[in-house]
Amino acid sequence: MQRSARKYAWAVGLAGCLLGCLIGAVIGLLLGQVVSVEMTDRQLARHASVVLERAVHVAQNNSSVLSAADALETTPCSDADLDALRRISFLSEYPGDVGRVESGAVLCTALWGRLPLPVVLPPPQRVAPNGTELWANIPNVDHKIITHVSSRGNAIVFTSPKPFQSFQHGDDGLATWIVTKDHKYTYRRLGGADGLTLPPGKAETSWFDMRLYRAVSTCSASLDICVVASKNAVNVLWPLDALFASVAMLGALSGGGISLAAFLYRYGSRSFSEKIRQAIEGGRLTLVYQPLVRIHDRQMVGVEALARLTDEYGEDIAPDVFIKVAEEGGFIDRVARIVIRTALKEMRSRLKATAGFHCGINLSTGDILDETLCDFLDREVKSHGLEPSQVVLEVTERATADPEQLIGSMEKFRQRGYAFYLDDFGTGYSNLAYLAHLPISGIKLDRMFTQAIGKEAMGSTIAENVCAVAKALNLQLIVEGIETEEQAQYIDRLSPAAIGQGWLYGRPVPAEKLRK
Ligand SMILES: Nc1nc2c(ncn2[C@@H]2O[C@H](COP(=O)(O)O[C@H]3[C@@H](O)[C@H](n4cnc5c(=O)[nH]c(N)nc54)O[C@@H]3COP(=O)(O)O)[C@@H](O)[C@H]2O)c(=O)[nH]1
Repeated sequence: MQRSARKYAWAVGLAGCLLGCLIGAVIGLLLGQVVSVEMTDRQLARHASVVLERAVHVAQNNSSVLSAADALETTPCSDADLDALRRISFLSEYPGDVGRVESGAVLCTALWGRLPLPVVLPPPQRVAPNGTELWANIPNVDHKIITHVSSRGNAIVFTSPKPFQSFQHGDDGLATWIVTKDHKYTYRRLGGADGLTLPPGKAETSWFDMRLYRAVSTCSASLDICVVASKNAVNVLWPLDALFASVAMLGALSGGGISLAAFLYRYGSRSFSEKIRQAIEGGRLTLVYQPLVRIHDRQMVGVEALARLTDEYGEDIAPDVFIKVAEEGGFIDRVARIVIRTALKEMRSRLKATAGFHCGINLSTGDILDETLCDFLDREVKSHGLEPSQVVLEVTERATADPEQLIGSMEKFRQRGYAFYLDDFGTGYSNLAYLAHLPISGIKLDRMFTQAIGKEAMGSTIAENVCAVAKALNLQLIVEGIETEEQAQYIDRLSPAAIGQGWLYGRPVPAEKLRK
Protein backbone atom coordinates (compact mmCIF):
# COMPACT_ATOMS: atom_id res chain seq x y z
CA MET A 1 0.00 0.00 0.00
CA GLN A 2 2.78 2.34 1.10
CA ARG A 3 4.83 1.35 -1.95
CA SER A 4 1.97 2.06 -4.40
CA ALA A 5 1.31 5.43 -2.71
CA ARG A 6 5.01 6.32 -3.17
CA LYS A 7 4.83 5.23 -6.80
CA TYR A 8 1.75 7.35 -7.28
CA ALA A 9 3.46 10.40 -5.70
CA TRP A 10 6.46 9.94 -8.01
CA ALA A 11 4.25 9.71 -11.06
CA VAL A 12 2.31 12.82 -10.07
CA GLY A 13 5.57 14.65 -9.30
CA LEU A 14 7.08 13.64 -12.63
CA ALA A 15 3.97 14.60 -14.52
CA GLY A 16 3.89 17.88 -12.62
CA CYS A 17 7.52 18.55 -13.58
CA LEU A 18 6.92 17.76 -17.21
CA LEU A 19 3.81 19.90 -17.26
CA GLY A 20 5.74 22.71 -15.57
CA CYS A 21 8.51 22.42 -18.18
CA LEU A 22 5.99 22.36 -20.97
CA ILE A 23 4.12 25.38 -19.68
CA GLY A 24 7.43 27.16 -19.05
CA ALA A 25 8.65 26.33 -22.53
CA VAL A 26 5.41 27.47 -24.18
CA ILE A 27 5.57 30.69 -22.18
CA GLY A 28 9.23 31.02 -23.21
CA LEU A 29 8.41 30.62 -26.87
CA LEU A 30 5.54 33.07 -26.64
CA LEU A 31 7.80 35.46 -24.80
CA GLY A 32 10.40 35.03 -27.52
CA GLN A 33 7.76 35.85 -30.11
CA VAL A 34 6.62 38.90 -28.13
CA VAL A 35 10.22 40.07 -27.89
CA SER A 36 10.82 39.47 -31.62
CA VAL A 37 7.72 41.44 -32.52
CA GLU A 38 8.56 44.15 -30.01
CA MET A 39 12.11 44.43 -31.38
CA THR A 40 10.76 44.74 -34.89
CA ASP A 41 8.39 47.48 -33.74
CA ARG A 42 11.28 49.31 -32.07
CA GLN A 43 13.44 48.97 -35.17
CA LEU A 44 10.57 50.27 -37.30
CA ALA A 45 9.96 53.18 -34.93
CA ARG A 46 13.63 54.13 -35.04
CA HIS A 47 13.75 53.80 -38.83
CA ALA A 48 10.51 55.78 -39.27
CA SER A 49 11.80 58.62 -37.11
CA VAL A 50 15.13 58.77 -39.01
CA VAL A 51 13.26 58.89 -42.35
CA LEU A 52 10.78 61.44 -41.00
CA GLU A 53 13.61 63.64 -39.79
CA ARG A 54 15.22 63.44 -43.24
CA ALA A 55 11.89 64.15 -45.01
CA VAL A 56 11.19 67.15 -42.78
CA HIS A 57 14.72 68.51 -43.39
CA VAL A 58 14.30 68.13 -47.13
CA ALA A 59 10.88 69.82 -47.06
CA GLN A 60 12.15 72.71 -44.91
CA ASN A 61 15.17 73.06 -47.12
CA ASN A 62 13.00 73.13 -50.28
CA SER A 63 10.71 75.67 -48.70
CA SER A 64 13.56 78.03 -47.86
CA VAL A 65 15.04 77.60 -51.34
CA LEU A 66 11.64 78.46 -52.86
CA SER A 67 11.27 81.52 -50.60
CA ALA A 68 14.79 82.72 -51.41
CA ALA A 69 14.30 82.21 -55.16
CA ASP A 70 10.86 83.81 -55.09
CA ALA A 71 12.23 86.86 -53.24
CA LEU A 72 14.92 87.57 -55.87
CA GLU A 73 14.39 90.79 -57.77
CA THR A 74 16.36 89.72 -60.80
CA THR A 75 14.66 89.31 -64.17
CA PRO A 76 13.62 85.64 -64.32
CA CYS A 77 16.10 83.52 -66.28
CA SER A 78 18.50 86.42 -66.90
CA ASP A 79 22.21 85.70 -66.37
CA ALA A 80 22.07 87.47 -63.01
CA ASP A 81 18.99 85.46 -62.03
CA LEU A 82 20.63 82.13 -62.96
CA ASP A 83 23.74 83.07 -61.01
CA ALA A 84 21.62 83.93 -57.98
CA LEU A 85 19.68 80.65 -58.29
CA ARG A 86 22.94 78.72 -58.42
CA ARG A 87 24.17 80.49 -55.32
CA ILE A 88 20.94 79.65 -53.48
CA SER A 89 21.24 76.06 -54.62
CA PHE A 90 24.89 75.89 -53.58
CA LEU A 91 24.11 77.06 -50.07
CA SER A 92 21.20 74.71 -49.60
CA GLU A 93 21.61 71.22 -48.25
CA TYR A 94 19.41 69.08 -50.46
CA PRO A 95 17.88 70.41 -53.70
CA GLY A 96 18.72 68.80 -57.01
CA ASP A 97 17.96 71.86 -59.09
CA VAL A 98 16.12 75.18 -58.79
CA GLY A 99 14.45 77.06 -61.61
CA ARG A 100 11.73 79.40 -62.86
CA VAL A 101 8.19 78.65 -63.97
CA GLU A 102 5.69 80.80 -65.79
CA SER A 103 2.12 79.83 -66.71
CA GLY A 104 2.75 76.22 -65.75
CA ALA A 105 5.95 75.75 -67.78
CA VAL A 106 9.58 75.54 -66.66
CA LEU A 107 11.67 78.21 -68.42
CA CYS A 108 15.13 77.76 -66.95
CA THR A 109 16.99 76.05 -64.12
CA ALA A 110 20.28 76.58 -62.31
CA LEU A 111 21.56 73.31 -63.77
CA TRP A 112 20.25 73.67 -67.30
CA GLY A 113 20.30 77.41 -67.86
CA ARG A 114 17.59 78.67 -70.23
CA LEU A 115 15.70 75.75 -71.78
CA PRO A 116 15.36 75.87 -75.58
CA LEU A 117 11.66 75.05 -75.20
CA PRO A 118 9.59 75.60 -72.04
CA VAL A 119 8.77 72.28 -70.33
CA VAL A 120 5.03 72.21 -69.60
CA LEU A 121 4.07 70.83 -66.19
CA PRO A 122 0.90 68.81 -65.62
CA PRO A 123 -1.61 70.23 -63.07
CA PRO A 124 -0.20 70.05 -59.51
CA GLN A 125 -1.03 66.85 -57.68
CA ARG A 126 -1.30 68.65 -54.35
CA VAL A 127 -1.38 72.22 -53.09
CA ALA A 128 0.02 72.71 -49.58
CA PRO A 129 -1.66 75.20 -47.18
CA ASN A 130 1.12 77.75 -47.86
CA GLY A 131 0.37 77.61 -51.59
CA THR A 132 3.28 75.36 -52.55
CA GLU A 133 2.31 73.16 -55.49
CA LEU A 134 3.61 69.60 -55.39
CA TRP A 135 4.21 66.86 -57.91
CA ALA A 136 5.57 63.36 -57.43
CA ASN A 137 6.72 61.41 -60.50
CA ILE A 138 5.76 63.92 -63.18
CA PRO A 139 5.17 62.00 -66.39
CA ASN A 140 5.54 64.54 -69.21
CA VAL A 141 8.61 66.40 -68.14
CA ASP A 142 12.09 65.65 -69.42
CA HIS A 143 13.42 65.64 -65.85
CA LYS A 144 12.32 62.04 -65.52
CA ILE A 145 14.97 61.15 -63.01
CA ILE A 146 13.70 63.75 -60.57
CA THR A 147 10.70 62.37 -58.80
CA HIS A 148 9.49 65.16 -56.57
CA VAL A 149 8.92 68.77 -57.51
CA SER A 150 7.61 71.77 -55.57
CA SER A 151 6.82 75.22 -56.82
CA ARG A 152 5.80 78.54 -55.24
CA GLY A 153 5.46 81.90 -56.97
CA ASN A 154 7.68 81.69 -60.03
CA ALA A 155 10.24 79.40 -58.38
CA ILE A 156 10.48 75.64 -58.72
CA VAL A 157 12.64 73.07 -56.94
CA PHE A 158 13.46 69.59 -58.26
CA THR A 159 14.35 67.47 -55.27
CA SER A 160 17.20 65.07 -55.73
CA PRO A 161 16.40 61.45 -54.72
CA LYS A 162 19.84 61.41 -53.08
CA PRO A 163 18.72 62.19 -49.50
CA PHE A 164 16.55 59.08 -49.57
CA GLN A 165 18.89 56.73 -51.44
CA SER A 166 20.13 54.96 -48.35
CA PHE A 167 16.55 54.04 -47.38
CA GLN A 168 15.77 52.80 -50.88
CA HIS A 169 17.42 49.40 -50.71
CA GLY A 170 14.85 47.91 -48.29
CA ASP A 171 17.50 45.88 -46.43
CA ASP A 172 15.93 43.62 -43.78
CA GLY A 173 12.64 43.75 -45.69
CA LEU A 174 12.01 47.30 -44.54
CA ALA A 175 9.46 49.19 -46.63
CA THR A 176 8.90 52.89 -46.12
CA TRP A 177 6.10 55.14 -47.29
CA ILE A 178 6.36 58.93 -46.98
CA VAL A 179 2.90 60.38 -47.27
CA THR A 180 0.65 63.26 -46.21
CA LYS A 181 -1.43 62.96 -43.04
CA ASP A 182 -4.60 62.29 -45.06
CA HIS A 183 -2.61 59.63 -46.97
CA LYS A 184 -3.80 61.03 -50.29
CA TYR A 185 -0.46 62.33 -51.55
CA THR A 186 2.59 60.11 -51.62
CA TYR A 187 5.95 61.88 -51.47
CA ARG A 188 7.97 58.71 -51.87
CA ARG A 189 7.83 54.95 -51.52
CA LEU A 190 11.10 53.31 -50.55
CA GLY A 191 12.35 49.76 -50.33
CA GLY A 192 9.46 47.94 -51.96
CA ALA A 193 6.72 49.93 -50.23
CA ASP A 194 4.54 49.71 -53.35
CA GLY A 195 1.98 47.48 -51.72
CA LEU A 196 1.83 49.56 -48.56
CA THR A 197 -1.56 51.26 -48.58
CA LEU A 198 -2.62 51.58 -44.96
CA PRO A 199 -3.45 55.13 -43.92
CA PRO A 200 -0.90 56.33 -41.34
CA GLY A 201 -3.50 56.69 -38.56
CA LYS A 202 -4.46 53.04 -38.92
CA ALA A 203 -1.05 51.68 -39.81
CA GLU A 204 0.09 51.05 -36.27
CA THR A 205 0.16 47.36 -35.30
CA SER A 206 -0.84 47.12 -31.63
CA TRP A 207 1.61 45.58 -29.16
CA PHE A 208 -0.88 42.83 -28.31
CA ASP A 209 -1.39 42.02 -31.99
CA MET A 210 1.09 39.19 -32.57
CA ARG A 211 0.72 39.06 -36.35
CA LEU A 212 4.09 39.04 -38.05
CA TYR A 213 3.39 41.89 -40.44
CA ARG A 214 4.35 44.96 -38.43
CA ALA A 215 3.74 48.60 -39.31
CA VAL A 216 4.64 51.74 -37.41
CA SER A 217 3.82 55.29 -38.37
CA THR A 218 5.00 58.66 -37.19
CA CYS A 219 3.99 62.15 -38.30
CA SER A 220 5.62 65.55 -38.14
CA ALA A 221 4.01 67.94 -35.67
CA SER A 222 4.64 70.96 -37.90
CA LEU A 223 4.50 69.68 -41.49
CA ASP A 224 2.02 67.55 -43.41
CA ILE A 225 4.38 64.58 -43.56
CA CYS A 226 4.00 61.07 -42.13
CA VAL A 227 6.22 58.05 -42.46
CA VAL A 228 4.86 54.51 -42.38
CA ALA A 229 7.51 51.83 -41.95
CA SER A 230 6.71 48.14 -42.21
CA LYS A 231 8.30 44.70 -42.32
CA ASN A 232 7.68 41.11 -41.34
CA ALA A 233 8.92 40.18 -37.87
CA VAL A 234 10.91 37.01 -37.29
CA ASN A 235 8.68 34.03 -36.49
CA VAL A 236 10.27 32.07 -33.68
CA LEU A 237 7.48 29.48 -33.68
CA TRP A 238 7.92 28.15 -37.21
CA PRO A 239 9.55 26.27 -38.89
CA LEU A 240 10.89 23.95 -36.16
CA ASP A 241 11.32 20.18 -36.46
CA ALA A 242 10.53 17.92 -33.49
CA LEU A 243 14.06 17.68 -32.08
CA PHE A 244 14.83 21.30 -32.62
CA ALA A 245 11.45 22.19 -31.17
CA SER A 246 12.11 20.29 -27.94
CA VAL A 247 15.59 21.79 -27.55
CA ALA A 248 14.24 25.21 -28.46
CA MET A 249 11.43 24.80 -25.97
CA LEU A 250 13.74 23.93 -23.11
CA GLY A 251 15.96 26.86 -24.00
CA ALA A 252 13.11 29.17 -24.73
CA LEU A 253 12.29 30.14 -21.18
CA SER A 254 15.80 31.21 -20.30
CA GLY A 255 16.37 32.47 -23.85
CA GLY A 256 13.28 34.61 -23.62
CA GLY A 257 14.50 36.16 -20.39
CA ILE A 258 17.98 36.76 -21.75
CA SER A 259 16.71 38.27 -24.98
CA LEU A 260 14.32 40.44 -23.02
CA ALA A 261 17.18 41.67 -20.85
CA ALA A 262 19.40 42.20 -23.91
CA PHE A 263 16.57 43.94 -25.68
CA LEU A 264 15.87 46.24 -22.76
CA TYR A 265 19.58 47.01 -22.47
CA ARG A 266 19.93 47.62 -26.17
CA TYR A 267 16.97 49.91 -26.56
CA GLY A 268 17.51 51.52 -23.22
CA SER A 269 17.89 55.16 -22.52
CA ARG A 270 20.96 55.99 -24.64
CA SER A 271 20.23 58.33 -27.54
CA PHE A 272 20.85 57.24 -31.12
CA SER A 273 23.63 59.80 -31.45
CA GLU A 274 25.27 58.50 -28.27
CA LYS A 275 25.07 54.93 -29.57
CA ILE A 276 26.75 55.97 -32.78
CA ARG A 277 29.47 57.83 -30.90
CA GLN A 278 30.07 54.76 -28.74
CA ALA A 279 30.16 52.47 -31.78
CA ILE A 280 32.80 54.73 -33.35
CA GLU A 281 34.86 54.96 -30.18
CA GLY A 282 34.37 51.26 -29.54
CA GLY A 283 36.33 50.33 -32.68
CA ARG A 284 33.31 49.32 -34.75
CA LEU A 285 34.10 51.76 -37.57
CA THR A 286 35.77 49.82 -40.36
CA LEU A 287 36.60 50.55 -43.98
CA VAL A 288 35.77 48.94 -47.29
CA TYR A 289 37.41 49.93 -50.57
CA GLN A 290 35.89 50.30 -53.99
CA PRO A 291 38.12 50.15 -57.09
CA LEU A 292 38.57 53.24 -59.27
CA VAL A 293 39.25 51.96 -62.76
CA ARG A 294 40.40 53.66 -65.97
CA ILE A 295 37.44 52.80 -68.17
CA HIS A 296 39.43 52.54 -71.40
CA ASP A 297 41.80 49.74 -70.32
CA ARG A 298 40.21 48.64 -67.01
CA GLN A 299 43.40 49.42 -65.14
CA MET A 300 42.78 49.97 -61.41
CA VAL A 301 44.21 53.42 -60.64
CA GLY A 302 43.00 53.83 -57.09
CA VAL A 303 40.36 53.07 -54.51
CA GLU A 304 37.77 55.01 -52.57
CA ALA A 305 37.70 54.28 -48.84
CA LEU A 306 34.13 53.99 -47.57
CA ALA A 307 33.28 53.88 -43.88
CA ARG A 308 31.12 51.14 -42.38
CA LEU A 309 29.71 51.04 -38.86
CA THR A 310 27.99 48.28 -36.95
CA ASP A 311 26.21 48.54 -33.65
CA GLU A 312 27.10 46.37 -30.67
CA TYR A 313 24.95 43.56 -32.07
CA GLY A 314 26.69 43.56 -35.43
CA GLU A 315 23.87 45.27 -37.31
CA ASP A 316 24.95 47.71 -40.02
CA ILE A 317 24.19 51.39 -39.65
CA ALA A 318 23.98 53.03 -43.11
CA PRO A 319 26.91 55.42 -43.79
CA ASP A 320 24.83 58.39 -44.71
CA VAL A 321 22.83 57.95 -41.50
CA PHE A 322 25.82 57.76 -39.14
CA ILE A 323 27.82 60.37 -41.07
CA LYS A 324 24.96 62.85 -40.74
CA VAL A 325 24.49 62.02 -37.05
CA ALA A 326 28.25 62.45 -36.49
CA GLU A 327 28.19 65.79 -38.33
CA GLU A 328 25.22 67.02 -36.33
CA GLY A 329 26.58 65.61 -33.07
CA GLY A 330 29.94 67.37 -33.55
CA PHE A 331 32.08 64.21 -33.67
CA ILE A 332 32.69 63.88 -37.42
CA ASP A 333 36.34 64.81 -36.70
CA ARG A 334 36.72 61.42 -35.00
CA VAL A 335 35.33 59.67 -38.08
CA ALA A 336 37.72 61.55 -40.38
CA ARG A 337 40.75 60.74 -38.24
CA ILE A 338 39.90 57.05 -37.89
CA VAL A 339 39.21 56.81 -41.64
CA ILE A 340 42.49 58.54 -42.56
CA ARG A 341 44.58 56.45 -40.18
CA THR A 342 42.94 53.14 -41.15
CA ALA A 343 42.93 53.80 -44.90
CA LEU A 344 46.61 54.74 -45.02
CA LYS A 345 47.55 51.75 -42.90
CA GLU A 346 45.48 49.29 -44.94
CA MET A 347 46.42 50.71 -48.36
CA ARG A 348 50.06 51.46 -47.55
CA SER A 349 51.61 48.52 -49.41
CA ARG A 350 49.45 49.05 -52.49
CA LEU A 351 50.18 52.76 -52.56
CA LYS A 352 53.89 52.12 -52.23
CA ALA A 353 53.93 49.35 -54.82
CA THR A 354 51.98 51.01 -57.62
CA ALA A 355 53.07 54.34 -59.04
CA GLY A 356 50.19 56.75 -59.54
CA PHE A 357 47.83 54.65 -57.40
CA HIS A 358 45.74 56.81 -55.06
CA CYS A 359 43.36 56.43 -52.16
CA GLY A 360 40.20 58.54 -52.07
CA ILE A 361 38.97 59.68 -48.66
CA ASN A 362 35.60 61.34 -48.09
CA LEU A 363 35.63 64.48 -45.99
CA SER A 364 32.67 66.39 -44.64
CA THR A 365 32.62 70.16 -44.87
CA GLY A 366 33.37 70.37 -41.14
CA ASP A 367 36.55 68.33 -41.69
CA ILE A 368 37.82 70.67 -44.37
CA LEU A 369 37.16 73.67 -42.13
CA ASP A 370 38.84 71.89 -39.18
CA GLU A 371 42.16 73.73 -38.83
CA THR A 372 43.97 70.79 -37.27
CA LEU A 373 43.01 68.09 -39.78
CA CYS A 374 45.55 69.07 -42.42
CA ASP A 375 48.42 68.65 -39.92
CA PHE A 376 46.98 65.33 -38.77
CA LEU A 377 46.78 64.12 -42.38
CA ASP A 378 50.37 65.26 -43.03
CA ARG A 379 51.64 63.36 -39.98
CA GLU A 380 49.80 60.19 -40.99
CA VAL A 381 50.98 60.38 -44.60
CA LYS A 382 54.60 60.89 -43.48
CA SER A 383 54.48 58.17 -40.85
CA HIS A 384 53.46 55.67 -43.54
CA GLY A 385 56.19 56.87 -45.91
CA LEU A 386 53.65 58.07 -48.47
CA GLU A 387 53.26 61.20 -50.59
CA PRO A 388 50.34 63.66 -50.27
CA SER A 389 49.70 63.24 -54.01
CA GLN A 390 48.61 59.65 -53.27
CA VAL A 391 45.66 60.89 -51.25
CA VAL A 392 42.62 62.38 -52.96
CA LEU A 393 40.09 64.10 -50.77
CA GLU A 394 36.48 63.86 -51.86
CA VAL A 395 34.24 66.73 -50.92
CA THR A 396 30.56 66.71 -51.71
CA GLU A 397 29.10 69.20 -54.11
CA ARG A 398 26.31 69.85 -51.62
CA ALA A 399 28.63 71.48 -49.12
CA THR A 400 26.86 73.73 -46.65
CA ALA A 401 29.68 76.09 -45.71
CA ASP A 402 30.21 79.58 -47.01
CA PRO A 403 31.83 79.08 -50.46
CA GLU A 404 34.66 81.58 -49.83
CA GLN A 405 35.55 80.00 -46.50
CA LEU A 406 35.41 76.50 -47.98
CA ILE A 407 37.62 77.46 -50.92
CA GLY A 408 40.14 79.04 -48.50
CA SER A 409 40.36 75.87 -46.43
CA MET A 410 40.62 73.64 -49.49
CA GLU A 411 43.52 75.77 -50.73
CA LYS A 412 45.42 74.96 -47.54
CA PHE A 413 45.19 71.22 -48.26
CA ARG A 414 46.05 71.76 -51.89
CA GLN A 415 49.18 73.74 -51.07
CA ARG A 416 50.38 70.74 -49.07
CA GLY A 417 49.96 68.53 -52.14
CA TYR A 418 46.50 66.96 -51.60
CA ALA A 419 44.11 66.82 -54.52
CA PHE A 420 40.33 67.24 -54.30
CA TYR A 421 37.58 65.52 -56.25
CA LEU A 422 34.16 67.13 -56.22
CA ASP A 423 31.79 64.31 -55.23
CA ASP A 424 28.16 63.76 -56.28
CA PHE A 425 28.54 66.17 -59.18
CA GLY A 426 25.20 67.17 -60.64
CA THR A 427 23.18 66.97 -57.43
CA GLY A 428 24.18 70.32 -55.96
CA TYR A 429 24.82 73.79 -57.20
CA SER A 430 26.35 72.80 -60.54
CA ASN A 431 27.49 76.30 -61.26
CA LEU A 432 30.29 76.39 -63.75
CA ALA A 433 31.49 79.75 -62.46
CA TYR A 434 31.98 78.27 -58.95
CA LEU A 435 33.47 75.14 -60.42
CA ALA A 436 36.19 77.15 -62.09
CA HIS A 437 37.06 78.73 -58.72
CA LEU A 438 37.14 75.56 -56.68
CA PRO A 439 40.65 74.13 -56.12
CA ILE A 440 39.70 70.72 -57.46
CA SER A 441 41.42 68.25 -59.78
CA GLY A 442 38.43 66.14 -60.70
CA ILE A 443 34.65 65.84 -60.68
CA LYS A 444 32.68 62.71 -59.85
CA LEU A 445 29.48 62.44 -61.84
CA ASP A 446 26.76 61.31 -59.47
CA ARG A 447 25.50 57.80 -60.05
CA MET A 448 21.89 58.87 -60.60
CA PHE A 449 22.96 60.31 -63.96
CA THR A 450 25.04 57.26 -64.89
CA GLN A 451 22.12 55.01 -64.16
CA ALA A 452 19.91 57.06 -66.42
CA ILE A 453 22.25 56.41 -69.40
CA GLY A 454 20.38 54.46 -72.03
CA LYS A 455 17.10 54.96 -70.17
CA GLU A 456 16.46 58.67 -69.80
CA ALA A 457 17.23 61.31 -72.40
CA MET A 458 18.08 63.82 -69.68
CA GLY A 459 20.52 61.49 -67.90
CA SER A 460 22.50 60.96 -71.08
CA THR A 461 22.49 64.68 -71.83
CA ILE A 462 23.83 65.46 -68.37
CA ALA A 463 26.57 62.86 -68.77
CA GLU A 464 27.54 64.38 -72.12
CA ASN A 465 27.59 67.91 -70.69
CA VAL A 466 29.64 66.87 -67.67
CA CYS A 467 32.21 65.17 -69.92
CA ALA A 468 32.45 68.41 -71.92
CA VAL A 469 32.78 70.50 -68.74
CA ALA A 470 35.55 68.25 -67.37
CA LYS A 471 37.42 68.53 -70.66
CA ALA A 472 36.99 72.31 -70.90
CA LEU A 473 38.21 72.87 -67.33
CA ASN A 474 40.95 70.24 -67.63
CA LEU A 475 39.53 68.20 -64.77
CA GLN A 476 39.76 64.44 -64.31
CA LEU A 477 36.31 62.92 -64.80
CA ILE A 478 35.26 60.11 -62.50
CA VAL A 479 31.95 58.45 -63.28
CA GLU A 480 30.18 56.88 -60.30
CA GLY A 481 27.70 54.03 -60.33
CA ILE A 482 28.79 52.18 -63.49
CA GLU A 483 26.87 48.94 -63.34
CA THR A 484 26.68 47.83 -66.98
CA GLU A 485 28.99 47.46 -69.99
CA GLU A 486 26.64 49.73 -71.91
CA GLN A 487 27.22 52.58 -69.45
CA ALA A 488 30.99 52.02 -69.50
CA GLN A 489 31.13 52.03 -73.30
CA TYR A 490 28.98 55.12 -73.51
CA ILE A 491 31.32 57.05 -71.18
CA ASP A 492 34.41 55.65 -72.93
CA ARG A 493 33.17 57.05 -76.25
CA LEU A 494 32.60 60.47 -74.67
CA SER A 495 35.71 60.64 -72.52
CA PRO A 496 38.41 58.00 -73.05
CA ALA A 497 40.42 59.28 -70.07
CA ALA A 498 37.51 58.90 -67.63
CA ILE A 499 37.84 56.85 -64.46
CA GLY A 500 34.93 54.63 -63.55
CA GLN A 501 33.61 53.45 -60.21
CA GLY A 502 30.76 51.04 -59.81
CA TRP A 503 29.58 47.50 -59.39
CA LEU A 504 30.77 46.60 -62.91
CA TYR A 505 34.34 46.96 -61.62
CA GLY A 506 33.81 45.87 -58.07
CA ARG A 507 31.70 46.46 -55.00
CA PRO A 508 33.22 48.00 -51.88
CA VAL A 509 35.13 45.22 -50.06
CA PRO A 510 37.52 44.95 -47.07
CA ALA A 511 41.20 45.60 -47.89
CA GLU A 512 42.15 41.91 -47.97
CA LYS A 513 39.47 41.13 -50.58
CA LEU A 514 40.42 43.91 -52.97
CA ARG A 515 41.49 42.54 -56.35
CA LYS A 516 45.17 42.77 -57.28
N1 LIG B 1 32.29 62.09 -44.67
C1 LIG B 1 32.34 60.80 -45.00
N2 LIG B 1 31.36 60.27 -45.78
C2 LIG B 1 31.43 58.96 -46.09
C3 LIG B 1 32.46 58.12 -45.62
N3 LIG B 1 32.24 56.86 -46.09
C4 LIG B 1 31.11 56.92 -46.82
N4 LIG B 1 30.62 58.17 -46.83
C5 LIG B 1 29.47 58.67 -47.55
O1 LIG B 1 28.31 57.93 -47.26
C6 LIG B 1 27.50 57.87 -48.43
C7 LIG B 1 27.05 56.45 -48.72
O2 LIG B 1 28.17 55.67 -49.03
P1 LIG B 1 28.04 54.13 -49.36
O3 LIG B 1 26.77 53.57 -48.84
O4 LIG B 1 29.34 53.53 -48.97
O5 LIG B 1 27.86 54.07 -50.95
C8 LIG B 1 28.97 54.17 -51.81
C9 LIG B 1 29.01 53.01 -52.77
O6 LIG B 1 28.72 51.79 -52.15
C10 LIG B 1 27.95 53.38 -53.76
N5 LIG B 1 28.16 52.77 -55.07
C11 LIG B 1 29.33 52.63 -55.70
N6 LIG B 1 29.15 52.05 -56.89
C12 LIG B 1 27.82 51.83 -57.03
C13 LIG B 1 27.02 51.26 -58.06
O7 LIG B 1 27.50 50.84 -59.11
N7 LIG B 1 25.67 51.22 -57.84
C14 LIG B 1 25.13 51.70 -56.68
N8 LIG B 1 23.79 51.62 -56.54
N9 LIG B 1 25.87 52.23 -55.68
C15 LIG B 1 27.19 52.29 -55.86
O8 LIG B 1 28.14 54.79 -53.91
C16 LIG B 1 28.68 55.33 -52.70
C17 LIG B 1 29.97 56.06 -53.02
O9 LIG B 1 29.56 57.35 -53.21
P2 LIG B 1 30.54 58.60 -53.22
O10 LIG B 1 31.16 58.77 -51.88
O11 LIG B 1 29.59 59.66 -53.55
O12 LIG B 1 31.59 58.33 -54.25
C18 LIG B 1 28.31 58.43 -49.61
O13 LIG B 1 27.83 59.72 -49.90
C19 LIG B 1 29.70 58.48 -49.06
O14 LIG B 1 30.41 59.59 -49.59
C20 LIG B 1 33.48 58.70 -44.80
O15 LIG B 1 34.44 58.06 -44.38
N10 LIG B 1 33.37 60.05 -44.52
